[in-house]
Amino acid sequence: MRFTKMEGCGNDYIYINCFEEAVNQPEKLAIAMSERHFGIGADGLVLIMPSKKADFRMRMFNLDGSEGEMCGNAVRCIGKYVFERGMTQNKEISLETAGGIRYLSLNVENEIVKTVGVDMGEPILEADNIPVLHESSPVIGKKITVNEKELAFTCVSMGNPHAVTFVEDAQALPVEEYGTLVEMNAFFPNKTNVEFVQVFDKNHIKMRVWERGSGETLACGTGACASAVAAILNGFCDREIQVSLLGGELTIYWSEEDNHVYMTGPAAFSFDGVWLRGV
Ligand SMILES: N[C@@H](CCC[C@H](N)C(=O)O)C(=O)O
Repeated sequence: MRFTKMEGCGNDYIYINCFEEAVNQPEKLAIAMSERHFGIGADGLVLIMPSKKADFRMRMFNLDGSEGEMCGNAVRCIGKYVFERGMTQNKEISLETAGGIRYLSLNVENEIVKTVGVDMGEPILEADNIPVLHESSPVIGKKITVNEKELAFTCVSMGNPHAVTFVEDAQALPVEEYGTLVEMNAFFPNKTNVEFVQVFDKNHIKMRVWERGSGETLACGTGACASAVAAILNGFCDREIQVSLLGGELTIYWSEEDNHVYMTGPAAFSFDGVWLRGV
């Protein structure tokens, strides 16, 4: 089975072109391929598929085989993939995901996709729809105790669930220890992605992320959008925010006009290969 390794700000996935390849057990394949010693090594698996509702369809699977509804970094990588591999000549592309249809705008120079802008849709702030067990919405300052430390979370769904907490020093934080406890907390019926955010100024934050189903990754596109929305809701930031991640930079803009969140950032090919093992 042919595959392509790509990354967006260091959030690395294995991409399979399902116009050419058949994938029967994606959950098992995600676990086998993502494993860094016996597999290829990645944060998960992404399938590029035909769609009846949009130009293309994406399915994404985390390292542990669980399916995520949305993946911001993978959406940008798919834009680059389908354009540069000749699957479309369009620079405006629609993509069906389990979290809804997303709209991509490719910034192309000399037939190379330099950056991809994505209309990530409206953030979901109703507790029941995130989902998070909480009596009122929006969920701002929800207290969760992890290892005897009380953290306050703002909860946002970008098609997938996120819990964002603001910290003094993101670099010094035990992300693995706190992240796994919050991901599994009973407040989150579908588990959650967890973001630890340090505010530098009104237009610049740093984010580290513990991803549901994958652990700490170098970046998370939906997490960057959720963190920007949370920073704005808490009055820390203006509407346009640069998000510094361990693996790169994203620009997030939450529009007052249409309430949509717009993400812009890079996408890159790493290598092509052939998978010789089963699942
Ligand atoms: N890395 C992603 C999000 C991937 C899915 C997530 N772990 C989930 O289970 O919701 C991104 O760039 O958005």
